[in-house]
Amino acid sequence: MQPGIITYSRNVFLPLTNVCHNRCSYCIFKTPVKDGCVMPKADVLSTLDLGVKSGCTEALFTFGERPGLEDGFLEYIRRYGYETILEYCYDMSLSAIEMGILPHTNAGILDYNELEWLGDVNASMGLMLETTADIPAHKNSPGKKPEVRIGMMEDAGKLKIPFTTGLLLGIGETPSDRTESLEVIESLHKRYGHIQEVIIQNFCPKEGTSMEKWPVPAKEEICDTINLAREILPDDISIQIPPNLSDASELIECGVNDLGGVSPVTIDYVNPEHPWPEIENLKNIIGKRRLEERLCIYQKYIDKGWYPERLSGLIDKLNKDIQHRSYK
Ligand SMILES: O=c1nc2n(C[C@H](O)[C@H](O)[C@H](O)CO)c3cc(O)ccc3cc-2c(=O)[nH]1
Ligand SMILES: C[C@H]1O[C@@H](n2cnc3c(N)ncnc32)[C@H](O)[C@@H]1O
Ligand code: MET
Ligand code: SF4
Repeated sequence: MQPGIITYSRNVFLPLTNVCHNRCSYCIFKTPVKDGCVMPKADVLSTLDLGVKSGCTEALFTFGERPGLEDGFLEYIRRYGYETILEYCYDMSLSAIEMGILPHTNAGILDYNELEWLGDVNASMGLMLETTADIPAHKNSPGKKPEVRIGMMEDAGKLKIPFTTGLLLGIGETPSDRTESLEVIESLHKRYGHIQEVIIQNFCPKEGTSMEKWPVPAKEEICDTINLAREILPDDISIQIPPNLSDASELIECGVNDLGGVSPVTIDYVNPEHPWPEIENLKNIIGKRRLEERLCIYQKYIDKGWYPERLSGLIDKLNKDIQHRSYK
């Protein structure tokens, strides 16, 4: 974190599948197995292409967790010539790299071997901790058990994968659960040094879910949590809020220094009712501070060489591209 500087990454969002083995009560992203439940290859490639042409540096592969455990899914993924969604993700990541955009995958829970294998085509990866509390919203989501999430973040640390995580606020956790969640992240980072950013994301109610009428977290609560994150987390971890989900200009005053992935091309498929601000308008949100574009892998990890060798040329090229843009 550098004082006075607010960073963001220019991305395209690729929801490879909406099928998911979890059933989080706040989520509208997940869908049943049905026609169209896997994003066609032609759409992935055209989105990547549009991304590259629009100056995006990050291909965000975010999709349902362990869709292969849902009845009938295998048939759909086989139509594309793959046995698992992760094989599809691997192959599309290779295409992304070839086209000139860096993969960042958040596929939910992966085991050590899956992480190691996918890590070889990713510049960084992510998984929201959400919360360390056992909450009713997660009672049908085996992958949201805190110990499972923490276990994967520990594996990512062992594998030296630059990592994004975060808290989802207002899903039934208490203020002390938020403290505990941030302390867990701090302790993981102390041991492995791999956490590059922590997202403080506010729950947004979705029509048709059981949490449709659930109250949203107040601005003060979000701000208090950002303050708490600043106290608990070391300075080298960025604190991110998504600028489409809350009044970012007020939250920046609370200690935020990153606006995450913003897309000039794709919508936020997790929160489709919240459009991204235009990149040009981000400057209005941040007041007197300076807006700086970044890659999905932070400079610190580039310097340490925490990326697969095959990405070395591309990281170098994109770093030059964004520096060039910032001096224009
Ligand atoms: O567009 C989005 N980006 C999301 N991102 C992407 C994030 O903003 C950027 O990919 C990172 O800042 C890397 O540049 C996530 C990344 C993670 O690893 C974990 C969770 C999220 C959540 C979202 C999200 O809901 N919408
Ligand atoms: C990709 C991330 O999106 C978040 N997510 C899922 N559903 C919602 C919602 N209704 N409001 C805000 N964030 C949500 C979760 O934190 C998930 O990990
Ligand atoms: N399903 C994964 C998770 O919740 C990826 C993000 S939500 C679409 O962790
Ligand atoms: S938030 Fe992620 S894990 Fe939970 S149901 Fe939605 S897609 Fe699945």
